[in-house]
Formats: sequence, structure tokens, C-alpha cells
Amino acid sequence: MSDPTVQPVPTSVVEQVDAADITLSNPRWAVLSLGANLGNRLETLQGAIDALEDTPGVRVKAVSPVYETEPWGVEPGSQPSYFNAVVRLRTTLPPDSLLERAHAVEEAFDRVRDERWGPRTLDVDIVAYAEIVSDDPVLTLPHPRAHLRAFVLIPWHDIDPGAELPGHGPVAGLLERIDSSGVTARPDLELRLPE
Ligand SMILES: Nc1ncnc2c1ncn2[C@@H]1O[C@H](COP(=O)(O)OP(=O)(O)OP(=O)(O)O)[C@@H](O)[C@H]1O
Ligand SMILES: Nc1nc2c(c(=O)[nH]1)N=C(CO)CN2
Repeated sequence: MSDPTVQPVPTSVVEQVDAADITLSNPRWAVLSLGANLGNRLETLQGAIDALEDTPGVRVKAVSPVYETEPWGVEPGSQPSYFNAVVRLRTTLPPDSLLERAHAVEEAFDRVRDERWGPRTLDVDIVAYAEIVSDDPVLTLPHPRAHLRAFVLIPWHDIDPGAELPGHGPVAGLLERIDSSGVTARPDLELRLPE
């Protein structure tokens, strides 16, 4: 006879698997780009780094210097400047779970998605995830515009001078081909690697 004190778990609960809870057995590396051009930009970038570190299955291994950058892809002078940085992670989250987590961190910092390349409190993009190359529009790897963006490649090169962007080659070589003029180091500002 079944025990009447044991309540069955509703099927809907059993089936609700949060993608960010799925893990791989071997950690992989990933590089994320962080950007902010509204609100307290430095505080937000640090908060995003700390939130990523607080994610089960994510360890932040390196944090780049901070750059102040002209908004890319929009009319000059139409938006406030960005603070940008990149982080390098080790993660047991598969790519789709990492993207889901990136979106959750953006939302925690009140990210509003209205216009493409519009101003934002926080942008978290997956620049690269291990050597994966994919043209899936939900998660394109590497990020489809990373090879064109000095605000991504300069800080990545700072923390990993030998880095390669899968499908594109060494970051150092990509940097020789793009305009880096709108990207200014801010050595007076610092982001902390979580302990
Ligand atoms: N590598 C990636 N990293 C983050 N988002 C991606 C990636 N590839 C595809 N996407 C998709 O792009 C969608 C739009 O992302 P987002 O709003 O961050 O774009 P954006 O920051 O305005 O512009 P950009 O994509 O040029 O950085 C996301 O919902 C996501 O599904
Ligand atoms: N300077 C700068 N420009 C941008 C940035 C960014 O992070 N920095 N992000 C964008 C959309 O991801 C569009 N333009």
C-alpha cells in the first residue's frame, strides 16, 4: 500500500529543469564581454563579475583592465560612453545555460531590451566558448561581431596575449586590422577578481 503521508511531486515541477543547472563533467573555458553605458558603470561591471562567480558551475579566472569606449555601431555622440571589460571563465555549464545565466545577470542589473545597440545598464555577451563554432542565431559562437570590436579584443588580449578567436585566428592579428581609436584605457579604475 502507498504511504498516504508522502505527497506525489507534480509532474510539472519534475519537468521544470533550469537549463543553468545542467552541467558538463569537464570544465571548459569561455570569454565574456561586459559593457555598461548607463548608471554606475564600474559598480555594475563589478556586480556582474561577482554574480557570475556566484553561479554554480562558473569560476571567474581572469578579469581584464577597464576601458572607456565610444559606442560602437551607432551615431557618434548619440549615447554615453561605455565602460568595457572581459572576463575569462572556467565553466561546467553548457553554452545555452551560460547564455541563460548571462541574460539573468543582465536582468538583475535592470537591462532593458528595446532597440538594437541601444544604451544599457549592462550587456553580457559570450565572446567565445572553448573552440565551438556555431551559426545558431540564439547563440552564435564565437560572437558574430567579436572580431570587429576593439572594445572586446583589446581587454581580451591584455589578459591572454596568446588568445585565439575560433575561426578567426590570433586576437593579436585581428587587432592589427581594426580601428582601436575609440578605446581608452582607464588605469585609474579597477575591477576585482572574486576571491
Ligand atoms: N555569442 C552571443 N552572446 C550573446 N548573445 C548572443 C550570442 N549569439 C547570439 N546571441 C543572441 O543575441 C540576442 C541579442 O543579444 P543582445 O540584446 O545582447 O544584442 P546586442 O548586445 O544589442 O547586440 P550585439 O549582439 O551586437 O552585441 C540574444 O538574445 C541572444 O540570443
Ligand atoms: N563601445 C561599445 N559599443 C557597443 C557595445 C559595447 O559594449 N561597447 N555593445 C553593443 C552591443 O553589444 C553595441 N555597441
